[in-house]
Amino acid sequence: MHVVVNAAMSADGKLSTRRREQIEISGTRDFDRVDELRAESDAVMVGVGTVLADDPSLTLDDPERQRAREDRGEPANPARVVADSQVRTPPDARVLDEAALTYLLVSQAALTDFVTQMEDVGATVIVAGEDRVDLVTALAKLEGDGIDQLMVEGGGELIFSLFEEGLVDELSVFVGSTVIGGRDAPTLADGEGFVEEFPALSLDGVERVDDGVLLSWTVTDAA
Ligand SMILES: NC(=O)C1=CN([C@@H]2O[C@H](COP(=O)(O)OP(=O)(O)OC[C@H]3O[C@@H](n4cnc5c(N)ncnc54)[C@H](O)[C@@H]3O)[C@@H](O)[C@H]2O)C=CC1
Ligand SMILES: Nc1nc(O)c(N)c(N[C@@H]2O[C@H](COP(=O)(O)O)[C@@H](O)[C@H]2O)n1
Repeated sequence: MHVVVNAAMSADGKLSTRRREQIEISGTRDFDRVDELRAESDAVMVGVGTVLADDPSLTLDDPERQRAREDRGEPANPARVVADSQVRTPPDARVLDEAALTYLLVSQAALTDFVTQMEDVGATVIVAGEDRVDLVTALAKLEGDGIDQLMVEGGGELIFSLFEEGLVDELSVFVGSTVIGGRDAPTLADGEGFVEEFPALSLDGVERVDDGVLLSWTVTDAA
C-alpha cells in the first residue's frame, strides 16, 4: 500500500483553531489539487477527531473526475476510512452517507452495540488493536480489500501515529499565508511527539499555489 498524507497548515504550523473549528487555509487551486489527489486514491482516511470537528464528506467535488473514475471501472468516489477506536462517529455523519463505501477502523474496546449501529448504517467495520486502532494491522486489512493507494487528510493525532508506525510514504503540505496560533490548536503531527529518532524526509518539490506554498516530500526513513 502507498500512503500519502496531505494537509493544509497556517504559516505557524496549525491545522485549525484552538476551538478545532475547520478554517479554509487552502485557496481554490489547492482545493482543486486535493480533489485530484482524492480522485487518484482508492480511499481517503481521517481520524474521528476530524469527523467530529468538521463532519467532512471526503467525496469528490468535480463530477468530471467522478465520471473518469467510473469510466475506469472504479466507484465514483474513493472509499472513506475513519480511525475510530471507541466508535464516536455519529450515525448521521456525512462520511456514512451513501456516496461511497466507508470503513470504520475500531479497537476491541468498542462496544458491540455501537459497532452494530455502524454496520446498520452501512459501514464496513474492521477491528484491530486492543484499546486503540492498531494501524499496521488495520491498513494491512484494507490492502487485502484492494486499497492500494491511501490518501490521509488528518488530523494531527492520526498523522503522528502513522509516522510513528512508519506507514507514511509521501507528505504534501500546503502552507497558507495566515497565522492561527494557540498552544492547543492542532498541528500537522501531534500525539506524543518524537524525542530521539525522527522520520527523515527528502524534499521533492516547492511550488507557489494560490497565496501559499505547496511542499512535497518523500519519507526516506521511519522514526
Ligand atoms: N487543515 C487540514 O488540512 C486539516 C485539518 N484538520 C483539523 O484537525 C483537527 C482534528 O485533528 P485531531 O483532533 O488531531 O483528530 P484526528 O482527526 O487525528 O483523530 C484522532 C482520533 O482518532 C482516533 N484514533 C484511532 N486510532 C488512532 C491511532 N492509532 N492514532 C491516532 N488516533 C487514533 C482517536 O479517537 C483519536 O482521538 C480538526 O480541528 C480538523 O479541522 C483535519 C484534517 C485536515
Ligand atoms: N486541504 C485542506 N485545506 C484546508 O484549508 C482544509 N481546511 C482542509 N480540511 C480537510 O478537508 C476536509 C473537508 O472535506 P469535505 O470538503 O467536507 O469533503 C476536512 O475534514 C479536513 O480533512 N483540507
